[in-house]
Amino acid sequence: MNLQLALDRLSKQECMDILADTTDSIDWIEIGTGVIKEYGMEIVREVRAAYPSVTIVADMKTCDTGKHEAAQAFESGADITTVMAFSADQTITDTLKVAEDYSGRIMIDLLGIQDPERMEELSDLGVDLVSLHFGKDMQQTGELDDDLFSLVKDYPNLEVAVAGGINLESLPLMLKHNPDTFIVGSAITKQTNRTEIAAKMRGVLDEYEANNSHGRL
Ligand SMILES: O=C(CO)[C@H](O)[C@H](O)COP(=O)(O)O
Repeated sequence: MNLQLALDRLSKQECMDILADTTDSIDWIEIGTGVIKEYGMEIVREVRAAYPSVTIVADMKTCDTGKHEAAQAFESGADITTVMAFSADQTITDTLKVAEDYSGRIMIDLLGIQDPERMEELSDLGVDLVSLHFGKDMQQTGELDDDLFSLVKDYPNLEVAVAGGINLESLPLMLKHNPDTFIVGSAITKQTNRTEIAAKMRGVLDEYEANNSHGRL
């Protein structure tokens, strides 16, 4: 199980400081959409230079001009770039092709998707990595519910990440669905004891993995 640290609503210096404090516990670094909007692709290049062998996810949240934006992300050093599930099929197929050319991956962000038919279409398009996502603004009036996993239940071969206000308390509920990747932002990045929290989360994931070998529920 991967722990993906989402760097959102932070300055460049804060991103670098947080990474220095937490990289021992995390697997994937996500450079958040807002951070990319603030600093451009340069921040992806800088994180890549500082962490040459860690998997970097550029949270581009691409929804159009897929070829161009996917190439931007991979050229800058990202291993994975995100594309919104509601995008045109052409956008999805274009980004998948670019990912193949760069030996990268596309993570399809399922934010707002409820229709099982869209899941079928995405699967037919060749999507192999998705994120179940309860958005930051949605978190103001609700919380991540593990019902979200019903979207992916018929796709055992899909690699699944889950995001949306996950913290040490909500981790156990999500764990039983055995996702491949937990995306965690604020519960680590906005805490003064972030090193300790990241290490605790890592410990919870490692312990779960050691004691459970079943696939996704
Ligand atoms: O993509 C995002 C927001 O759109 C965040 O990266 C994701 O929601 C994780 O952050 P948090 O744990 O703070 O919700």
